[in-house]
Amino acid sequence: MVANRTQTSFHHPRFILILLLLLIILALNRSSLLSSRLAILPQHFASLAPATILASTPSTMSYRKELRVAKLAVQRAAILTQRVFHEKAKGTLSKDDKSPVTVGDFGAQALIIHAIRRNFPTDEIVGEEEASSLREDKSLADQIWGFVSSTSLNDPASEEQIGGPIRSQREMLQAIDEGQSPGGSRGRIWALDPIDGTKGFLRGGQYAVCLALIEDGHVKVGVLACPNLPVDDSAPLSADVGDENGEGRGVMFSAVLGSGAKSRPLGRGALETGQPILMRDVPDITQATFCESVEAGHSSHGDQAEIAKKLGITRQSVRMDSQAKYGSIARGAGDLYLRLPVRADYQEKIWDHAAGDLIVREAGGHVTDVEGRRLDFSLGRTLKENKGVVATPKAVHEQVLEAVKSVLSSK
Ligand SMILES: Nc1ncnc2c1ncn2[C@@H]1O[C@H](COP(=O)(O)OS(=O)(=O)O)[C@@H](OP(=O)(O)O)[C@H]1O
Ligand SMILES: [Mg+2]
Ligand SMILES: [Mg+2]
Ligand SMILES: [Mg+2]
Repeated sequence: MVANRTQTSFHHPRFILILLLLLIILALNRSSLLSSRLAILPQHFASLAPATILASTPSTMSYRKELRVAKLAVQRAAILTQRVFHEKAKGTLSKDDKSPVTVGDFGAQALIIHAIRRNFPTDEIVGEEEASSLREDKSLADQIWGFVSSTSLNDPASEEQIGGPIRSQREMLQAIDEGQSPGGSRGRIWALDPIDGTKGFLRGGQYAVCLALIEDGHVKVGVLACPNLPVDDSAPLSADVGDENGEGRGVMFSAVLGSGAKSRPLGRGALETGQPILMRDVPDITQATFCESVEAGHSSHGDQAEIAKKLGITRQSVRMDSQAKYGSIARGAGDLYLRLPVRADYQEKIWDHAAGDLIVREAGGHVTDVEGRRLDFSLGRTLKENKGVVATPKAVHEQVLEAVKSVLSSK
């Protein structure tokens, strides 16, 4: 009798259904579609029935939570960088590659990583900075802690959503050090540049706080805070950062793959929805405005001038630091962003491009390297298979790329 009942229960339709569901989940997990959610299965298996997991799939695919957390985390970090921006002493160190890093870079990285860890504990993070130098420099660590421990969003509910405050200096240093993922082609990886354009930040120019979610090598969510760009999307593109107190300045750009790009004022409290942005049509390439790096060592001004000449562009280029260049062309304040390699051995970093690449593409643009290859974020911490960047509205990309190739091949 007992044996008979056991046999019946194995053939029960409900059992077969559960088995089928488990098989589907396993298959999806292998294809990494639900990798982040399922990676935490062992911890939560008891509380997560298969039906619950499947029910959460649509929101995972829309990246609603990821976008919200990224926007709030970047917003809070930008409050910190704005405070440091107005300080005379910015606690600057020189890194091994001779590039600068400040109290603002470290503090912003700590706050953003804290928010990611609290919301997506199994995701990986590729962050630009690390804390080894701070463990030997107590006074600099204290200075950073002073900013980190006193920076929060005005809206307590939003602050709570990004994990609330960091509790101790030790926890802050640990957070900074959690950006050491090697990156790669599998799973969910956040690319974080706490201050992009640190040199711009130091000279009182443009800079950006940048965060992107890369899933299986593709950028899915991108957020850029540009505290020194005009709020107004229709303001003419200028290298000028405006007045001392930053009136009318501070914009956040964001995008989710397949859902378009948006901009909104960079506020201090709860999130506003923002408005869609689009690249400008360029019916006549000779009338285009292009932007380029300030640092001649990061991007060849000479080659860029030759390309502009070849295209018949007479307007002066606008030089600005950071991914503010991507944001500016995405909202149609400028048209083209050219970054031509200066040193053959330099590999661009994924955190310098991931958010901007998605925001421009979602605003109707096309982004490639100087040979026309899409930027490949699946190869580790750097874009080792790409050289330079050519970002333009889709309709003129081929024309601009032709000019780029022709100038570079004549070298
Ligand atoms: N040699 C070389 N070639 C190309 N790029 C380089 C090079 N060296 C550094 N970097 C990276 O450039 C980032 C800032 O460059 P930008 O062009 O956006 O701004 S700038 O005008 O150069 O300041 C800068 O980002 P931050 O370090 O976040 O400021 C660097 O990651
Ligand atoms: Mg740097
Ligand atoms: Mg950078
Ligand atoms: Mg940086």
